[in-house]
Amino acid sequence: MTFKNLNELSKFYKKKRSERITSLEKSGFLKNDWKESLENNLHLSEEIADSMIENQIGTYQLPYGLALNFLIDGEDFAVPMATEEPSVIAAASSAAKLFREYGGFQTAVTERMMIGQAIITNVPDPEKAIALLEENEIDIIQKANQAHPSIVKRGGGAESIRIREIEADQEYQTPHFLIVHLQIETLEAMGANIINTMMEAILPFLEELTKGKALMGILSNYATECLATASCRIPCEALKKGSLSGEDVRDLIVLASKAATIDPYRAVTHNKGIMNGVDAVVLASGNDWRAMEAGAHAYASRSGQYRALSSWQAASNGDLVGELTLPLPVGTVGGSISFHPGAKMTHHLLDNPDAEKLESIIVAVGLAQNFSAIRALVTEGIQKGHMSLHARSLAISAGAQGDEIEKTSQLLKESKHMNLAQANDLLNEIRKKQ
Ligand SMILES: CC(C)(COP(=O)([O-])OP(=O)([O-])OC[C@H]1O[C@@H](n2cnc3c(N)ncnc32)[C@H](O)[C@@H]1OP(=O)([O-])[O-])[C@@H](O)C(=O)NCCC(=O)NCCSC(=O)C[C@@](C)(O)CC(=O)[O-]
Ligand SMILES: NC(=O)C1=CN([C@@H]2O[C@H](COP(=O)(O)OP(=O)(O)OC[C@H]3O[C@@H](n4cnc5c(N)ncnc54)[C@H](OP(=O)(O)O)[C@@H]3O)[C@@H](O)[C@H]2O)C=CC1
Repeated sequence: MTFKNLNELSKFYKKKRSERITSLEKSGFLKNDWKESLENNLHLSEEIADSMIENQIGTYQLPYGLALNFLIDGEDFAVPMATEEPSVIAAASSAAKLFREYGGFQTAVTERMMIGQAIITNVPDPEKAIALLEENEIDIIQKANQAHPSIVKRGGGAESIRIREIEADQEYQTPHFLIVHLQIETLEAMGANIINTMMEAILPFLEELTKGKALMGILSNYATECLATASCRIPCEALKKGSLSGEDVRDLIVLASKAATIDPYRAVTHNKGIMNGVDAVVLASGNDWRAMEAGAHAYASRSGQYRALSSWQAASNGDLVGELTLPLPVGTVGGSISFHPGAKMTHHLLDNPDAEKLESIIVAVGLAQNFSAIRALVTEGIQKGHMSLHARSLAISAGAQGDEIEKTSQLLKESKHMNLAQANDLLNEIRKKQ
């Protein structure tokens, strides 16, 4: 870990892009030989883009920014985020700034055990099949590992099996399913391709043992054995806002957390706020955000009802304490991580974290994001902070260019209605005066 000069990043958002890149270099987060890639806007070459997907006709860009002030497990981070939504990065930075005074974010990650599943139907004698599967666990694991020996050489691979049965269901007209889970350590990779290779390789053996028909072999994106937790704590005094006391704000945040625990309509929006942060870092780090999204929402439903992923509570000494847990099977290798210029930059700016540390960073950003959103909601409302940063997007949507963008957004912030019609009117007025 190299020393970081955080003073260089002060009022980062007030600087021009070129000045931000220089400050980032001076701060120690950006090494000199990486500067050019940022100056070139993380250009994705035609050749790479065309090799990544099918029928490629262009590259679809997103803004790439930094959430500042993060202190995670005692270490400073400037966290890259790729997002199209205004106010997300400001909100994450704002919460991180507040919490760093009180120790920042603490995290814990479970072992990174990924799950592959084989779904087997038409099993004539499930009891006998289960007994045989259990007896042959070592052989199943061996066959899986033979299909991808390189991960075993690296110290990972298939480790154990777990068997689940789902009984036939008349209402849904589903047959009996025998499901074999293979628990696989994929080390620094998310491991989708490693797991899928292993699962397909063991299907014939599973059919032989169960005398059933294998429907499929595939990883499960419900990564319940790859969980990351972030927690944070702040005294009430630090929460005072306008006429509201710190205790008032704390109690309102706790109540907002309870509402999102009990009401799925609120929980979905609450969790969307968390995913504002999570997705932006997952995307910036070259990871599979669909996988994280699907896993997070399934985890939010684990009790049988969709609930908030985070919780905010008053501690016995009166502090506000927040916690967030979600499955985060991210990788630092694999997919496009090693060649996508944006993903490479993210890993560089984060000091090349290993997969566990990347999980820690992402879950901490999710919790910070959630704090800012609910604090805004229960105090001044979301529109003040969000819409004032959204004003520029409205101005651009109305067709403002160059200086017009700043002028239109300033006037929008001062006007009663902040919407596209108003932005159009204001832009027309500005143009008439020119
Ligand atoms: C927007 C703020 C942070 C302003 O909040 P503020 O209190 O006016 O900010 P401030 O001017 O006091 O600045 C505090 C710090 O915030 C950061 N900051 C402040 N401004 C900027 C900026 N322009 N660019 C970058 N960083 C900024 C910056 O770190 C700054 O410290 P400084 O560097 O000045 O020492 C606040 O109003 C806020 O957090 N609002 C919430 C915004 C939000 O959550 N947006 C997400 C979109 S809404 C949504 O999709 C989800 C939602 C809300 O529905 C989820 C849910 O319902 O739970
Ligand atoms: N349902 C889903 O989520 C699905 C997702 N995907 C996609 O799969 C991709 C991710 O798959 P994934 O298997 O992670 O990536 P890769 O297929 O790229 O595999 C990762 C490779 O990284 C190499 N590697 C180097 N160092 C390490 C290390 N320390 N630990 C682990 N591996 C190492 C391994 O090489 P070696 O072979 O030499 O061991 C391994 O094969 C994503 O693009 C995702 O979108 C695909 C199918 C389904």
